[in-house]
Amino acid sequence: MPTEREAIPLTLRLRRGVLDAIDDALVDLLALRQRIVRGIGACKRAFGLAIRDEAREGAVLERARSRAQRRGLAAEDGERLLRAAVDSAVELQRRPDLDQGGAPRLPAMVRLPDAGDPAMRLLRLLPPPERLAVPLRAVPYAWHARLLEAAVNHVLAAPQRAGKLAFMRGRRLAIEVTDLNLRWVLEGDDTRLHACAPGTEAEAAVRGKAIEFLLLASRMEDPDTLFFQRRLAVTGDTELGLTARNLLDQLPWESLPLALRILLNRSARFAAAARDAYRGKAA
Ligand SMILES: O=C(O)C(=O)C[C@]1(C(=O)O)C=C[C@@H](O)C=C1
Repeated sequence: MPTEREAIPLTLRLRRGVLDAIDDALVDLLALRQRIVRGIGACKRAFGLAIRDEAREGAVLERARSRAQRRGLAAEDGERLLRAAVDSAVELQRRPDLDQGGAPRLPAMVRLPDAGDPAMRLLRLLPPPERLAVPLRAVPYAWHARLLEAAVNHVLAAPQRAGKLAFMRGRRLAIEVTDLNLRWVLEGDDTRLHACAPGTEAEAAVRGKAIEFLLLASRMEDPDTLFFQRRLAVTGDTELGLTARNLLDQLPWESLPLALRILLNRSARFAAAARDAYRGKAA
């Protein structure tokens, strides 16, 4: 007789694992929202303002409706989600002493490293990314270039079929990972992108640290934020760079194999924790 675990197909278990990670992120975000809401409540009390602001609530719900629609959801689903968040915000502001299970903790991505945390102590032993550049350089260029070429063409398969890659035909775009000292140049033809020989000149470049590319590929940060905060930058031919940037914004990351998405997500979380730990040590 199979155990319950064996009876559930692997593909279902993997999907549930991803769902668990998404649910965790939703709860983390709600905790972060409540933390901000608590501060707004304190401001309102200090200025003698009413807790409830119906005009603002209307605007919050309207944003949720239109964002949901832009993401292909029903507007009502977006509104329901925010309605629940706003209701608990009002409850918290009315009863600021409400025990919400101890000190609010920020999600891992935003939390500052806690010096006593044993995981942080271990992570601090890791070398910073710049020091990984030396061993990485020992990996033959052809290997990582081939890997990048395969990954990029996989993600770009749908935009390519829709003709959205025409702008890359005969053009050369560099990807530069500054802290790892890695640089690839991709050139487009009629069907796909090819990695050029090392040292090839490019017309434009997308550059940034390894972690920012990882956050982008794992979809833990959206391209808009990364470019707006200049954690990723476009240099050279502005038109080519900006078209590439816009394409990044629309990439169907959900078309990546599930296992790869899980791997990217875990790696990005790990790298962000290691970065925070290292910053904690440097401070
Ligand atoms: O923006 C405020 O004033 C808040 O207190 C936040 C918030 C919300 O959760 O978005 C909560 C209560 C108000 O009625 C309006 C909005």
